[in-house]
Amino acid sequence: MSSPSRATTPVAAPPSAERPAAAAPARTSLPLARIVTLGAIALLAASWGFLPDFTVTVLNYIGLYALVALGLVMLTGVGGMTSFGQAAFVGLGAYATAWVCTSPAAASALAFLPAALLPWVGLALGLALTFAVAWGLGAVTLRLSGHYLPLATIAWGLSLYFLFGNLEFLGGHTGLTGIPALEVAGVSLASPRALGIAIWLALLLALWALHNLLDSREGRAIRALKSGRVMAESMGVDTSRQRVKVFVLAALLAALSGWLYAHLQRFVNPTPFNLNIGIEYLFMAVVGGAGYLWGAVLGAALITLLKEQLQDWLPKLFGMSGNFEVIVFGLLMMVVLQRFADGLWPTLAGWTRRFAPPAERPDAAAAGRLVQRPLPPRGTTLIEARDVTKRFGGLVANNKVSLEVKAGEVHALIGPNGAGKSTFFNMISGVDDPTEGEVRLLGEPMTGHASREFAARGLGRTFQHVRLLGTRSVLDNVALGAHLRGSKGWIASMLRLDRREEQALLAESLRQIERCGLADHVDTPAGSLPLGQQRVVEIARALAGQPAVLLLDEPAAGLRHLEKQALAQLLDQLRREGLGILIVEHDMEFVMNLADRITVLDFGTVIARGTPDEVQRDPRVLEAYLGGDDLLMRAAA
Ligand SMILES: Nc1ncnc2c1ncn2[C@@H]1O[C@H](COP(=O)(O)OP(=O)(O)OP(=O)(O)O)[C@@H](O)[C@H]1O
Repeated sequence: MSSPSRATTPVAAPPSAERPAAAAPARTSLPLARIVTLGAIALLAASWGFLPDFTVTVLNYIGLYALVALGLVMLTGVGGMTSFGQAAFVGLGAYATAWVCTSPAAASALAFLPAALLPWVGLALGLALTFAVAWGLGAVTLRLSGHYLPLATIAWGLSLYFLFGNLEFLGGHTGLTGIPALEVAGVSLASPRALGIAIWLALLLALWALHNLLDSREGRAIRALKSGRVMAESMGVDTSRQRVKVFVLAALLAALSGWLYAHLQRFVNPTPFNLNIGIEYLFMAVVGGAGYLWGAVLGAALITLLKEQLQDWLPKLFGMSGNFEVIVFGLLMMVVLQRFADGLWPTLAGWTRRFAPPAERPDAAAAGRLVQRPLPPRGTTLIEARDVTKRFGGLVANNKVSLEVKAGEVHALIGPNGAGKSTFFNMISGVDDPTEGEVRLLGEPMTGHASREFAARGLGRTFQHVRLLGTRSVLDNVALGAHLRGSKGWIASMLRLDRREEQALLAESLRQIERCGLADHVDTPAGSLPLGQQRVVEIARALAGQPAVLLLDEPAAGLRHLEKQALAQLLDQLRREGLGILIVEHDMEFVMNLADRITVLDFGTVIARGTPDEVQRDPRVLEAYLGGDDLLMRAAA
């Protein structure tokens, strides 16, 4: 059988580190969206002193609500976790400062401080309390999946609300009064107009920091949470930690809003922190656009104004008083959610995209250097599975499977449907633990380790069922694969101190995209590519992590003939560079032309191993394939 992949000139580019990134097109103008945003902020700032008092009050509440909804956008829209309990965190922030500023016990303990500093102590206490409570709650409840998590958020929302109402030192259901005004550098923020400046500054600062966070390696990791743990962990993301961090972030934004609210109202009671309000916050995020930071502002504005108008007009319309606005509001929400599943922001912002300049390419000149992992010498054993057994109840999916993958070889794992190939992939990549047996990666025992630890030791993988962030660009998806090659964390990302590293990550991702033949699709949303190309994006994503060993689960499925040839050439080039590749594939012609060694599974047991020629002549293999699938026979013919 001829071997086109070895005979032809590789189409793949030279090793990534040697190639510069594509030239960056010159940035010609500010995107229209940014001009509109800056214009709106400038208009708000210029008119703030002249707006009627009522408008200022409404804008203040919009700002306060938007801060909470912003946390929900991060939590729900971006991170994929639903919370109905945010109002309780607003209450924590509000009650903490109210207690510090009004309780005699706090006054005597803090007597050494000037009174003007008490609200700031209240802020510190509120944030610290919220941090501790949210971390504790998050660590317990974020393990829950499906509808359990929203139910748990309802439970804690209710319990914190009743706690506020039942603690005597917090004034019970009457609450606490006499909260002083904020003072900044001797300037009193007693008037709503003055405090409104602080509210909107806090909101704009939060928008800026979160925008930066989402535009970074940590942002990609947060977005990956939504597509499930398996993919994100395989890219090296610690999903449990990341989920708790997003949850704490959302809670801190809510507490900040509560602190500002307490000093705006000057009194607090439990009512604004009940479950109904928690649901309203979620509405704001969802109606505005839960996946978009500005959606939080839009949602908060729409719902505040709508409720305001409905409260005014409906009693006049019906000629009697009553809470009609709640009924109409509910109906309107149903219509909006039905018509605009992603919220209103994408529709509103859509028209600015038409005028957007071409996306910027990573600037290789401004990029820092990424950690380079030297490949192990050719012939080194990379993966070693010894007598790996996996049982699902009474079913033995893998039965004492042993297999080695060496540096510089392509090893294929084949077998009829249901033979146990994907189960074995999961065992050797940390997705699942073997019932018995041992897995070693580069000599290190890995049984019981998480997927991200496999990734950290040099294992890259693709999935049988493609797992990409469909609405994100190919570049964004591939850059997720380079997650472990960067180190900048949340704070650095929020403050934009990660730019050199980010440019390097993107430049590296771009090189892998070009090398995999996807240069024309860098900015294309990954989900809009044909399935075969999506599989190639997964390969580019795995390569961006600079792996020593690649696990490819049916990479040729869905590819056309020429695309398969290009893929074979790429894998051949990777083999010659010294990577070890383990491939599961049903296309026997592809496998027989490419693989150095083949292991055949049937009913979870290894029935043959050897070179393609040896395997094709093995009577047990022929029998296994004749039982259901005659691809091998056709390939052998
Ligand atoms: N989580 C699970 N729980 C119970 N049984 C499972 C589970 N995962 C796999 N199995 C069973 O284990 C056996 C092996 O499945 P596996 O998906 O590993 O086969 P495969 O060789 O990858 O098949 P295919 O080529 O169709 O993808 C099948 O009988 C399958 O139903």
